Amino acid sequence: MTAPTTTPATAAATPDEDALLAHFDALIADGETIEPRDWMPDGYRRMLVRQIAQHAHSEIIGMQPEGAWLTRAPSLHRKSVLLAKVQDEAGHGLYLYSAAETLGVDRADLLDALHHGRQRASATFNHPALTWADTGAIAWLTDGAAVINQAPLCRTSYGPYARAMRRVCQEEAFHVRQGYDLMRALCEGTPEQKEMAQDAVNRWWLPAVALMFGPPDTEAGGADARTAALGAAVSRRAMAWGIKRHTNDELRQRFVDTCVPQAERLGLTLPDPAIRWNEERGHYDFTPVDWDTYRRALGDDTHWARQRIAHRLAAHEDGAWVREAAVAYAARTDEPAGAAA
Ligand SMILES: CC(C)(COP(=O)(O)OP(=O)(O)OC[C@H]1O[C@@H](n2cnc3c(N)ncnc32)[C@H](O)[C@@H]1OP(=O)(O)O)[C@@H](O)C(=O)NCCC(=O)NCCSC(=O)Cc1ccccc1
Repeated sequence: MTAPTTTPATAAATPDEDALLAHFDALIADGETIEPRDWMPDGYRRMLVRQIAQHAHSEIIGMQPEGAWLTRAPSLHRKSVLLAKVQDEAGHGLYLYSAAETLGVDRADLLDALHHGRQRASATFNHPALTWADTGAIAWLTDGAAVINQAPLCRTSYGPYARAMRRVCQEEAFHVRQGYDLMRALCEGTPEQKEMAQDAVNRWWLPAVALMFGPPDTEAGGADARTAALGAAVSRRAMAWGIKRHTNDELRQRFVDTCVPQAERLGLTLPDPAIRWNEERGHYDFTPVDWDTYRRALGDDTHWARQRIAHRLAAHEDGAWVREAAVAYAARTDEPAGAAA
């Protein structure tokens, strides 16, 4: 939806800013989307750039744990499925970087921020995929969490982000099914294969349940108190602007409620002794993801966290010639460089 007046990303406040803000608020209240040429508050733009960039970074860094198994898949069929899945994640990164660019930022700057620690990817991927079963656990649990977290983002208030999310979620839903199918094959296989599946679930449950949904909604104590208060304020703002539609803990509960019956069907145990059906609440209880649990799951400043960025940086540098060739090609044709890159 286009506002009556448009302003560039960096426009200074003007006398009619109040009218523009009122129009923006009315669009949000009516559930209309905000489009790139619409006027928007700077804070809204900044919040979107931060979330979309972190999301894009997570998609491309998230290729690494499963990507490590591409050369070791147990059959040609599984290999082609995994290859398509990992390629999809690269594509999601591209949709998201494109969505971020509509907000006036440059993809190269976002990548530079990732490479040099000014922005981050989800710490979910700061964990290793130790066996083939990890590829199934990642797709079942992590992509499963992604669908639950991202389905509401299909109705997020910023148009390009919402449209990217619709495509991403459709593809993620396939990923979850192939992950579940892989886990089922292992669970119906030999005792060793089933044990391998359980072991992978033991490794990936906490990163999925904690990190894919962000920090807890609850209060934090000690050194985290300020972060928690700031985070809660940011979350409230994100909800008021229609960027987020649910709190982190609401979505986390939805994830647990989805996974428990699936794990039961597979004959696997989710590694949380507190999981049990709560008749009164109509939900499964589970160990709350408090700040200690969250910090433990982050895996920041570990070998794997450093390895993910080092690997990404090496791939980026190795690919410099491709970007240069695309720019040279575009200079000789009418085609924009980004389309060929
Ligand atoms: C849920 C959350 C990611 C974070 O919740 P919020 O309430 O917005 O938290 P808030 O930002 O207030 O946090 C405060 C500070 O903590 C940081 N931080 C927080 N969480 C993390 C973390 N996990 N890891 C590391 N850092 C984290 C955060 O940057 C901030 O620090 P800053 O102040 O910037 O320095 C939210 O942004 C969202 O829904 N994003 C959209 C979806 C999306 O991005 N999904 C990603 C996965 S997509 C995928 O995986 C697909 C796939 C599947 C399988 C295989 C391959 C690929």
